[in-house]
Amino acid sequence: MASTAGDSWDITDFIVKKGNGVKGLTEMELESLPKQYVQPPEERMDMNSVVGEESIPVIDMSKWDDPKVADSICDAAEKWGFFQVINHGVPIGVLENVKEATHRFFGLPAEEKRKYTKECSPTNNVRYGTSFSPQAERSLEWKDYLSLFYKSENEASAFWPPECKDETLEYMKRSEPVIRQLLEALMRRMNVKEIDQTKASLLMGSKRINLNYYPICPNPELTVGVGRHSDVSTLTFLLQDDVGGLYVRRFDGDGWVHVPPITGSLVINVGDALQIMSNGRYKSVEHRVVANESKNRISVPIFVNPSPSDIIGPLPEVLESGEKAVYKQVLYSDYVKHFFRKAHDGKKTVDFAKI
Ligand SMILES: COc1cc(/C=C/C(=O)SCCNC(=O)CCNC(=O)[C@H](O)C(C)(C)COP(=O)(O)OP(=O)(O)OC[C@H]2O[C@@H](n3cnc4c(N)ncnc43)[C@H](O)[C@@H]2OP(=O)(O)O)ccc1O
Ligand SMILES: O=C(O)CCC(=O)C(=O)O
Ligand SMILES: [Fe+2]
Repeated sequence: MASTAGDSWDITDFIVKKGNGVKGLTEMELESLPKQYVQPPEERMDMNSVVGEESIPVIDMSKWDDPKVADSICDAAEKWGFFQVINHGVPIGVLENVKEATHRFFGLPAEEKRKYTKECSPTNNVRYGTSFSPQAERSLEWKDYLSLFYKSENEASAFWPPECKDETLEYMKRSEPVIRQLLEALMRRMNVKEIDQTKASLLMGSKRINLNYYPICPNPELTVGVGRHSDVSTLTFLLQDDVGGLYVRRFDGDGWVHVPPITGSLVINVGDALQIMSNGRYKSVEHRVVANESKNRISVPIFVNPSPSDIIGPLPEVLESGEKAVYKQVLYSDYVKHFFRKAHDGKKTVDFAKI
């Protein structure tokens, strides 16, 4: 049964405005889920829709000179929109430090984390919050987050929280060669021979790193960690811990597959920007996160994006054979604002760019 304890005091004020987050709520030792978190039945994960026998590809990057490796990356991006990479070159120690730093940040007292809420943060590029878009959502998501938009080393040094600044910056730096390798392979199949300055901006002109914290949930079956959505990035590089709970829509649209945690791996997914630039050949696939009854979970996505001021649309190289464009040209920051101003709604964001 969902709790009605929230009727006597303003839970939303406590979680969102006062910056206590879901973590602050769980510290009050709730026995059941506050009604604000109860999702309509159609948005809860139906475990009967999970396809147990299948999973997204796991690709070993250690034999990069073998063209089959790049092929399997492009195949996975076309079919699943999701894959895991192992032996990618980012040292395990760097990944472990980011996970530790994430726990350190969320372990801070609420008054310290509150300094980074939308209302208090000294910059728009550092944002601590809860759920995805609490003003727009009918039911809240069981998740707190810290979102860091990378401008420069200096800006990050001045404004990013000291509890996680060095670790997240190092992770971003060490992941750059992998980002480039994957984008070069994906572009070759799209007839793009070289990533020049214009293409570099379109494909990886801005980066955002989120630290996600999903506290233990008293009734995970009634709520969501993250609701069904696709990312608005070019590519997302996700580091998850060993708890599990990320589910991806199966390639034929029928059912969901779990993304099993693999120590040292990174989960890569195509975002809407790459789906649009590839004119729909690479798939930005719906995914969601299920809350957990017995363990706190963390995940750390790096969103690799176009620059906010870029106009994105199908790449000329993709259309040169006469293929008809299915997406129009849109200003990337308009696309992102459209995404942030509504609740998660599956694959609907991409309609914004459809012809
Ligand atoms: C948080 O939980 C998430 C996040 C995600 C994210 C998936 C991605 O793919 S993120 C990659 C997004 N791309 C970029 O950030 C690069 C481009 N950035 C921009 O164009 C701009 O920085 C901007 C994001 C559009 C912000 O522009 P600005 O002019 O500064 O406008 P604002 O008024 O500040 O913001 C507009 C609107 O968005 C809300 N918002 C801004 N940043 C965040 C954030 N980090 N998290 C949540 N919401 C944010 C902001 O509140 C404004 O809404 P209002 O209603 O308040 O007007 C996937 C899944 C998740 O669960
Ligand atoms: O926590 C996860 O596994 C995925 C989170 C996610 O999809 C996102 O932040 O966009
Ligand atoms: Fe996502």
